[in-house]
Amino acid sequence: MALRAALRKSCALTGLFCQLSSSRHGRVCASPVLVAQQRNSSTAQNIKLDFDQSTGVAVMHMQCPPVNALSLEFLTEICITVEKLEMDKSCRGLIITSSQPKVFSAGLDLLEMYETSTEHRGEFWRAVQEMWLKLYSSKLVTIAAINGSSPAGGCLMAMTCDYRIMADNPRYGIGLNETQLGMVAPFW
Ligand SMILES: CCCCC/C=C\C/C=C\CCC/C=C/C(=O)SCCNC(=O)CCNC(=O)[C@H](O)C(C)(C)COP(=O)(O)OP(=O)(O)OC[C@H]1O[C@@H](n2cnc3c(N)ncnc32)[C@H](O)[C@@H]1OP(=O)(O)O
Repeated sequence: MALRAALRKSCALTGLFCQLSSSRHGRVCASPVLVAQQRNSSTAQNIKLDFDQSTGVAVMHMQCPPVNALSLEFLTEICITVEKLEMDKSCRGLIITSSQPKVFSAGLDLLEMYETSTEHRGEFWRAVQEMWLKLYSSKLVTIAAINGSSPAGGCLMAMTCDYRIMADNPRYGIGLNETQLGMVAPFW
């Protein structure tokens, strides 16, 4: 409840809620650094992180153009970001959203599975598993602010958060489409 109250006070979240409710109708990984300030912002390769120490709420903006496809590198970056936030005792909540227009995440990067080696695909799928397990088991309160389409792995990501809020726009789709793609998530 305290966190909810803090969340409500957070300008970042207020802005996000406004954005959501008013919208009706690719690399080497660099990780964000959290420094002890009242409010700080850091940018890694594919993630912009805003952290408000007064509320303990961090907002992770996915900015991996064009559609936040979850590549091995991007998945690794997400995991490192969550780990760093978890190590910061002043961080209690994490909001995940997208900086890309119309898309939260297009799911797994299909290019990681096309004409790549068995070893690479193994590493890739382990990173997928690590991402969702990290979010699902995180001690942070996690919220997916789904401000665009979120198929497949994007949906998985959202599902592993504690809460999901999705922009009310009929053009935005969410769900698992692996059957349509003829894809079976492998044994990990
Ligand atoms: C809580 C319990 C959890 C338990 C977990 C247990 C098991 C695990 C369960 C599930 C496993 C999940 C398995 C997931 C698999 C996947 O994610 S496979 C990927 C599936 N994704 C898709 O099919 C999405 C395809 N893309 C689209 O539908 C659209 O692109 C869009 C996202 C709706 C955006 O549309 P639009 O804005 O019109 O953009 P474009 O279509 O023009 O695309 C722009 C460029 O982006 C490229 N692109 C799109 N998607 C991907 C992708 N997934 N990977 C790589 N690249 C992608 C697209 O080709 C365009 O590129 P160019 O501009 O043509 O170069």
